[in-house]
Amino acid sequence: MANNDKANIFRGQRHVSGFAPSSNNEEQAKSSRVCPTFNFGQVNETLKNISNIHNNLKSLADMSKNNHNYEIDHDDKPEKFTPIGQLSILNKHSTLRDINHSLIMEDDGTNPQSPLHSVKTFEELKLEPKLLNGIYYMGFRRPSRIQERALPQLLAYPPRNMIAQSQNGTGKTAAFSLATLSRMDPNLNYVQALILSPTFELALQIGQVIENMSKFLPHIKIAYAVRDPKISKRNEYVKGKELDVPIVIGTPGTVEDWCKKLKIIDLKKLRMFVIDEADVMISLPGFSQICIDLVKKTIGKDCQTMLFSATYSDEVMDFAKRIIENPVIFRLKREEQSLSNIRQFYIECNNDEEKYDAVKTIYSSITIGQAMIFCRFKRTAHALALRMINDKHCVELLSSELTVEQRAAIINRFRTGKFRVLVVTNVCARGIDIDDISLVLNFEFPLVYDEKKHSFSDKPDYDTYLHRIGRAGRFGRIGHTFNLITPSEKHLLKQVEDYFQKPIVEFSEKHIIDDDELYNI
Ligand SMILES: Nc1ncnc2c1ncn2[C@@H]1O[C@H](COP(=O)(O)OP(=O)(O)OP(=O)(O)O)[C@@H](O)[C@H]1O
Repeated sequence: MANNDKANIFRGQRHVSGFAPSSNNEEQAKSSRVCPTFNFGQVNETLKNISNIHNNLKSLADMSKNNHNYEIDHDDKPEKFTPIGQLSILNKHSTLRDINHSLIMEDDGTNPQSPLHSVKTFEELKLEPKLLNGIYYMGFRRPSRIQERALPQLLAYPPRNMIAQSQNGTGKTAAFSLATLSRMDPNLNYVQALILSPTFELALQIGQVIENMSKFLPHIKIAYAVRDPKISKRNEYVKGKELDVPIVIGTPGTVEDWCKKLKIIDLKKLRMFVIDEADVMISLPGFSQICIDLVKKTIGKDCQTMLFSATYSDEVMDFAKRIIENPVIFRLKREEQSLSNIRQFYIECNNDEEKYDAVKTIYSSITIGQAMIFCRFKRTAHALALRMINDKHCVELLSSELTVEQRAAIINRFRTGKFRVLVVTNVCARGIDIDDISLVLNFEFPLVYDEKKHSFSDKPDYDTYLHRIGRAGRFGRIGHTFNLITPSEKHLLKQVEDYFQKPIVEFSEKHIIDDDELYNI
């Protein structure tokens, strides 16, 4: 694209209501600019030097090295942003039409091809009335396709094991939560269901869903097996004495400790065993052996095992089929995996400075909704967040070196709308469910990590791409993805397009409208 064209891309001139650079937003930015780990106000000067930032990250990483939670962000040497370039490709006062309307539902499930389409109602799924009330309390009206298909199988007798795949944000968590709750016996005072998740953020989020769903089921209690002293304390366990809560949700390492060392869960008594994000759980070193051991110990006629994810490679699926006894399998074709309610764009940027200009402009354009910006490296995420904060944008950073408690607090503030933009590494690529996320920005494209070479390869990481973009466009809403790519990375886009058979188009003038047109919509 010629430079002049780039300069013309964002051409709306007047502000619409809620436009980001207002004084209101500045105030908001100031009030939430305090990060729990880094006091940006105090150390502002020092942190201008990126290598100092890196040192800071290192010490934080040391502090939290006992945190066994799933993390797939990789770091290497510190790297500076290039000096501010001549070219500012993007004009600040832009109005991105779709983004401003992105809380609108794109897919309401009426199209029979939609993953949200179902021919049944929740009543027809024969759920317990109190559970049905919980679902209506959550605002669900009809099941999605995965719920409609999976629930009758999961609730049947004898119980069937399941390996299920469904697109991001189409109700998998709700499906296995409903199945789990349906099978909990109020007369038993030990752990009946175990749910494994790759990160503690996801574990807490699943717990939230189950708590809401079981609002009218007072016997339902949840214990969280995660490495957070505050959360663990709430569980009040005594070594060797079985926990008397029906549901445990946790990350693999802590769950293993609870079973083997503390002996507070008797795996033989389990009725439900769920592995969420099952593909990473059974393929990632560190997790896989724990998950396989747990499957082997729990599998039997009384324990129903369920594996859920939006992505499964062929190898992982084959392996899953071998370890799960006689499962019902729901699998998507590759071209079905990527959702059409998520619009995918790219903006070509020659360097990080141009990428930063693009980020700023897009940030200024979000009048409704929230955004996640993904980086491959912790150092990039940190430098980007810091720079945006210094430029008075209302942004926070989440990456794996933060403590469990800090990460939970950041997600909580984001969920409650305290700030608009979250800069993250892959640690947040999966599962996080926040309705208002309308935009995902790939500041750095996801690439496959080469474990042997200890560096990223030149191959797109398709699954991570899909999970990242799936943070927007939840349950049929319109979502947007912007890929900021350098000319040498363009081939990656082509590969992703071919793989999922969905276009990724260059962002251009036709995607912008002027304010006058906006008022006429
Ligand atoms: N039947 C339904 N009706 C309305 N909303 C629903 C229904 N089922 C789920 N949802 C909502 O849709 C959103 C996405 O659901 P959920 O988190 O279960 O998706 P998921 O498939 O597990 O996503 P991911 O693959 O990203 O983990 C949630 O906010 C959830 O509350």
